[in-house]
Amino acid sequence: MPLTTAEREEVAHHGLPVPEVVVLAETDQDTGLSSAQWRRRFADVGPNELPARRGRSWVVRLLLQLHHPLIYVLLVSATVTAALGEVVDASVVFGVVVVNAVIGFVQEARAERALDALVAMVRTEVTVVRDGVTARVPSSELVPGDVVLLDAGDQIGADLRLVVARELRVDESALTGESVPVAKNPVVLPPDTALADRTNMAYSGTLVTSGGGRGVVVATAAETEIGRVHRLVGSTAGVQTPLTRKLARFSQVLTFVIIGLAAFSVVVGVLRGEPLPEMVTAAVALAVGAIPEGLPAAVTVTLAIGVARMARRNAIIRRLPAVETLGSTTVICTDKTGTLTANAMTVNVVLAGGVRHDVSGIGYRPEGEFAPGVTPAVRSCLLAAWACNDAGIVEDENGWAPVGDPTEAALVVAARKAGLDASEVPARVDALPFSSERMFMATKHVNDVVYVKGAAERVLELAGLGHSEEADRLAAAGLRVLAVGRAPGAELSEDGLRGNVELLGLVAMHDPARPEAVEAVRACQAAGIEVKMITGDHPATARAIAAEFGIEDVRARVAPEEKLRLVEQFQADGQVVAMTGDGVNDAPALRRADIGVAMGRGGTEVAKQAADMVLTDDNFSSIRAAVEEGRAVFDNLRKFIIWTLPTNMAEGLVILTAILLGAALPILPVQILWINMTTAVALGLTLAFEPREPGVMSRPPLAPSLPLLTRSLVGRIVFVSAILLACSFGVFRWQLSSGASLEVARTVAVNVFVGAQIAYLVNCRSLDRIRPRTGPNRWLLVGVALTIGLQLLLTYLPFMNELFHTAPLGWQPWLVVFMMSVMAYVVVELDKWRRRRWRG
Ligand SMILES: Nc1ncnc2c1ncn2[C@@H]1O[C@H](COP(=O)(O)OP(=O)(O)OP(=O)(O)O)[C@@H](O)[C@H]1O
Repeated sequence: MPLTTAEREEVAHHGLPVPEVVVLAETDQDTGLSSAQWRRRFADVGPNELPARRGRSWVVRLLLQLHHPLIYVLLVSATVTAALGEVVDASVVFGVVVVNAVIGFVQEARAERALDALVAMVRTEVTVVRDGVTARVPSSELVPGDVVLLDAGDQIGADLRLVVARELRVDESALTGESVPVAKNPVVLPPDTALADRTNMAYSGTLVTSGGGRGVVVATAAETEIGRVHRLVGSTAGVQTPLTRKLARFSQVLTFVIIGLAAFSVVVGVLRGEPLPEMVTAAVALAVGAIPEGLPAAVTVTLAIGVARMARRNAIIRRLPAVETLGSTTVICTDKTGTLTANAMTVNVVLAGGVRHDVSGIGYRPEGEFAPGVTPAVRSCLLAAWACNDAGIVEDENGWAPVGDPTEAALVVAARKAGLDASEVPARVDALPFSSERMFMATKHVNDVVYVKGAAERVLELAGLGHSEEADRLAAAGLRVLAVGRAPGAELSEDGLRGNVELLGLVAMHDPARPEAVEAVRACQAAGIEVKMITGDHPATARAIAAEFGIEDVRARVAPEEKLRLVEQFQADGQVVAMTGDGVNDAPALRRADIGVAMGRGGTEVAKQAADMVLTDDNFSSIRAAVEEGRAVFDNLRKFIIWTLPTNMAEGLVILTAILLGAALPILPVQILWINMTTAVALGLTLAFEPREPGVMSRPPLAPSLPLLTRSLVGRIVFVSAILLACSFGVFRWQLSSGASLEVARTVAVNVFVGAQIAYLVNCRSLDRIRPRTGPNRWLLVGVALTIGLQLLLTYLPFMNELFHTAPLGWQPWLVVFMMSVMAYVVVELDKWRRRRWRG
């Protein structure tokens, strides 16, 4: 039996020699666990996942909703009101508090759940050996005793005792805070070695920055070191963003201003001889009405909806602030291969023995003809290309597909088209792997020959040759050109190869542009975003492909480290930069970019960890989708804010004005509380669900320094507040003068106020268009219907009449309500129209 949890925690694995670790873990360091062993252990220990991060119970989180200065004020005044005998008013205030807390709680919980779900979507994969076979599996399936292979770019999925390490370096900053990668080796250490010095261990949540190795899993899930520290690496950090913080501060300041005004109105009222209890109730209503309590929660909800919409379009947001930044992105730096192109390589041309051979056939099906036919020169060129290769091809129900690097798979296809057979490839003894920095790959074989393939100029250089015009010509046609060579008896190192390589030929392959990416690049350009191609490929190839996309700025043969410099340079010019990347060395640039974009399929774990956003389909069009949704999120935030602020302001102003003028209140405090309680959620929040306007991609990016509320929007807020105020006072006075009772006049005023709020909600569906060009917003329709239903209850239910001092109305007042609402709507639309004319 493997060790129990408690026993495993007792063992200091770094203090044991490898054979003992292997015995303890009941595994085999070469073949790993058997499937049967794995199944038993998995059933035993469960998935390798950290427990959910929230430690607080829902009761605590619900109570935390009450932890706001405003709520304290409300509770105190409700108590005072109750003590003064106004039980009904006091219970309405308590009702407001409870309803607000519940709504805030539900909204936050939903937003957090949506964000947590995203963490699961970016699953970490690891390479394990089981039954002697290597496989990629989700890290959640690791169990103690599993043998894990490590490679540069991997995230370590569980705590491992290393058994083999080759130049292995691990970034342990997630665990120790130390940002310099630590060199690792399997040597036994004293048992009392501190965590940060355990160089023979590799811990869950840390990242392989270079080299490789093999380790035995000794702890999973909560038993890992990171599990003990109880920190969930890779989760989106909370639901706070610069914007939500700014808004939270804004509403705090507003709260104090309003409380001051409320206190002032009590003093004025009392000095004027009004009874104190009435003034207190009025002041409370003023505060409740005027303070936009729902603002921070609504912002979080809007962001969360944006995140969910982006996820549906293959862009997974890892850090919430990215949602905001996406709306103001001005430059997108994108890779070529796989992001703009399909990464579906087909060898078109083989240049060997001084002859150009065109190769027919598309895709990875190994059938096609050489024209002119296959010569010995072509055979030896493609044999070398097949030898110096880690890829393969397989046929399944969807046809032929590459296994491994598509560039290499294309070479295998070409070799098979030339009639070569796998048995002709001599066995390999050692390899110098391909990397974007080295730009070539070399392998040594049993026949003591080193085969080389790589970027044309690199292999030519190793062959001691100069520039190749043929290579340039092929590249200028948009083909990816590789040179192939061999070096009999040479040493497997860059120095050993230099001058000893015999050039065997050039191989050129086609990688078709993704049609949807062509369209997406155009859409971004139309949206005022500059798209730049940053690629490791040859300048001529890059230029030819960029031309297909209408991309003008091309940086070719860019090494990953140079990407960081490019990002910084663009940022120094005041740009908001999105940068794609997939390798370990791309991480600094991804971290530095305003929006780091990692590839979900082709990318390394390191790149994903560094990124703000991960594309599940590696496709440029998903960046465009994210930008589009980012802009829509911004729109909806502004729509919500410009709806909520004037309605809140007007609710407060109605009471303040009446007190200051010493006039009869057109809307009573309880009624204000009612309006506030029902409309903020039923109406305002529905704007978070507004579909995006079709025009979002036909306007320039928002400057990041631009305040959320432009001057014209502030103008609108003041303007609408005045309309709402005037409507309620006007109608109230007019009703009284035409002989209505106070109750009836107030009921009409309340209904006019709510009617105008509904009308203004429709106005707010578009910030500056007369008619929104979006599809219907189902939630808005539901909200409006709900509000109308509630108003009817308020007006006609005897119980409500009693509670809220309302009275049933005949049909004429409803006509007034309707007319006034339509009028309010038209006036705001006229204002939009005037501003548009004025601007443009
Ligand atoms: N597996 C490989 N073996 C040998 N050489 C390769 C291999 N893959 C690519 N190359 C060569 O190295 C060059 C650089 O490749 P790299 O992967 O850095 O960038 P890329 O894939 O061409 O472009 P992008 O940065 O847009 O993804 C290629 O142009 C090609 O000539």
